[in-house]
Amino acid sequence: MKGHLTRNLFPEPQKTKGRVMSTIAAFYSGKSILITGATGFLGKVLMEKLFRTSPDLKVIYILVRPKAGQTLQQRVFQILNSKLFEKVKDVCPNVHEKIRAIYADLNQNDLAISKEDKQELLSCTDIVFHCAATVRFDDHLRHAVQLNVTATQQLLLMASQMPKLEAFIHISTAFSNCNLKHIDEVIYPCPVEPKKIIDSMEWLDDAIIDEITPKLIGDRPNTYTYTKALGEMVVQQESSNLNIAIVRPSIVGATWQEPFPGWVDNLNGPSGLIIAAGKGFLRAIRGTPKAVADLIPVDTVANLTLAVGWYTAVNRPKSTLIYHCTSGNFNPCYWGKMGFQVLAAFEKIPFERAFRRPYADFTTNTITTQYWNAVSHRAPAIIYDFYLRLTGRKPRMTKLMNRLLRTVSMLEYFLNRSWEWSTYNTEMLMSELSPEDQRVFNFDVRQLNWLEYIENYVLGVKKYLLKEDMAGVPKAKQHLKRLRNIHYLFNTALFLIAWRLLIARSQMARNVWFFIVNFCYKFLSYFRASSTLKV
Ligand SMILES: CCCCCCCCCCCCCCCCCCCCCCCCCCCC(=O)SCCNC(=O)CCNC(=O)[C@H](O)C(C)(C)COP(=O)(O)OP(=O)(O)OC[C@H]1O[C@@H](n2cnc3c(N)ncnc32)[C@H](O)[C@@H]1OP(=O)(O)O
Ligand SMILES: NC(=O)C1=CN([C@@H]2O[C@H](COP(=O)(O)OP(=O)(O)OC[C@H]3O[C@@H](n4cnc5c(N)ncnc54)[C@H](OP(=O)(O)O)[C@@H]3O)[C@@H](O)[C@H]2O)C=CC1
Repeated sequence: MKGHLTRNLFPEPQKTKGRVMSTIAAFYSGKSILITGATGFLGKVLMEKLFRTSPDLKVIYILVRPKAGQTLQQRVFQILNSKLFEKVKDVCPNVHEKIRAIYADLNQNDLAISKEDKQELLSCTDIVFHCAATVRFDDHLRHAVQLNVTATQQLLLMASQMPKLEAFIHISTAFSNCNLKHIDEVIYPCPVEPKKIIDSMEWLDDAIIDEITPKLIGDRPNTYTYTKALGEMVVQQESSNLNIAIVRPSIVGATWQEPFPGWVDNLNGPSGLIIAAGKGFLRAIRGTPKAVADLIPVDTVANLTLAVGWYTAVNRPKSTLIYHCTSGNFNPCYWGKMGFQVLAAFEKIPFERAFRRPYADFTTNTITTQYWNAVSHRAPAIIYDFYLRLTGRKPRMTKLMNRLLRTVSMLEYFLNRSWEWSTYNTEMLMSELSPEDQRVFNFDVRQLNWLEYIENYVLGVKKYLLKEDMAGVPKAKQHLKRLRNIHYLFNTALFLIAWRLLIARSQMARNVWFFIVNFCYKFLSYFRASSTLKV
């Protein structure tokens, strides 16, 4: 397929209301697009943008599995009727007709796609966006390999049988090579060939896989980053007669601009921690304030991905190009500053029914982290559970806290290191876009104002994840004031008790106490005498 043009891939730019229409939007018009992972965080934003900017596209096929008691149709209905898709309905009223959900399970070797569906996909698909993956850090290696490696291989096999296919865009992660400090736009080999890993997963039992997992992942922190790296190798090996590009986003966060700021719908990455800090559960976290917080808004990733799809199809580069979708190179923000901005946002946008007042800090070594975990996390949870027991309720805080600390320990790796990603391809692509495309498919994060972004992020977490209304803010502020008073009262009582015990046991403490009382008395007497003299 590489190297030969079969159709008109350069549609003439059209004029809409005096403005030249975006070339990228025009490119997707009339196209049949296959998206995997369309029910996920990135997939939904990608699909929304496609429908909004290219309402004339022919069809979007999405590979979906039934989940949580919902059929495919119910899942699609829920997505199309969500707040995220509100604008789409104005621009593309027949969006329901343009989306075709295809039953698939990427956990199964043949992806479980029916013969008829497969035939339709093979003969009609013009572009593939492969977003589906397991993003859990602690997934069992067998499952992570199945989804992030084998399913990618299966999909590439299908792609190689698609006569109309113009481009296959694979979504990886900027952290697939997080064992390196500087990461170029190349595919780095892993010591063991993906094919060997895939084969071995078929006959090794779970216990043996558990045993060899640390050896296989080597200096990577988890099975996720390791299997994403293997997935890239598979892409490279199968890319000979396909027109492929890889997009590597860093830590994907809430929307920056589109369709509206602050939209987020899962707890991955920073979102879960923002909730934990805002509700007062998370008080300290091991992090390096000066390390780069390489967050990238999800709409930026979607824009870059669509631009890559267009560029790859139109220009058919000779080799597989890799695009780093990161912010650190263009507009760096640091964890210290970001943490500070998150805490400042809680002042304006407090969460309801907080456990404690939001206050968190970074710890820098294991000992202080363990100390603060004991004092600021576990002790309050135990006290609260004791109170729940006393009042006849079921204790739950210790369990919740243990889960949070486990999550935090998995994210810490990313909070204590900085990476440099080269971005020549991303910059090249930016320069290839017309001014209108740069506006419509903006992925230039130099324009991003972090303070504003973080405030919208916190607001989005409150509205779309916690489903809290802004009308409840005054009550939430009152609740925080009450918590502050309880905090002061508790500390004062604790101090008095400790002091009383100390005085009872130590002559030295008694001497200090008498000295202080004596000093205060003399000071007050002097103050009173001097003010009487003045009168
Ligand atoms: C000088 C200044 C001073 C001020 C300093 C102030 C500093 C304080 C900071 C304040 C806080 C501010 C926050 C700032 C932002 C920090 C963000 C740091 C994030 C760094 C993340 C980097 C990751 C990037 C890596 C690569 C990117 C990718 O490519 S992958 C995509 C990312 N993937 C993930 O994030 C997946 C992570 N999740 C998992 O792997 C699993 O869920 C888990 C292992 C964490 C948990 O698994 P488990 O089976 O135990 O549980 P599960 O069933 O999944 O869920 C249990 C409950 O926990 C909730 N949950 C799940 N995930 C999270 C999460 N990430 N955070 C919080 N909670 C989570 C889940 O909903 C469940 O809840 P219940 O349903 O209630 O039981
Ligand atoms: N979020 C982030 O911070 C980052 C993400 N990425 C990459 O971006 C891509 C998208 O991630 P994101 O949207 O955040 O992830 P999500 O977890 O939100 O979405 C994952 C998608 O994959 C689908 N999927 C998982 N398992 C199966 C299966 N067995 N069969 C069919 N579909 C399945 C999910 O479907 P279902 O709804 O049925 O579960 C969902 O649509 C991934 O490739 C990820 O590696 C890269 C960097 C950072």
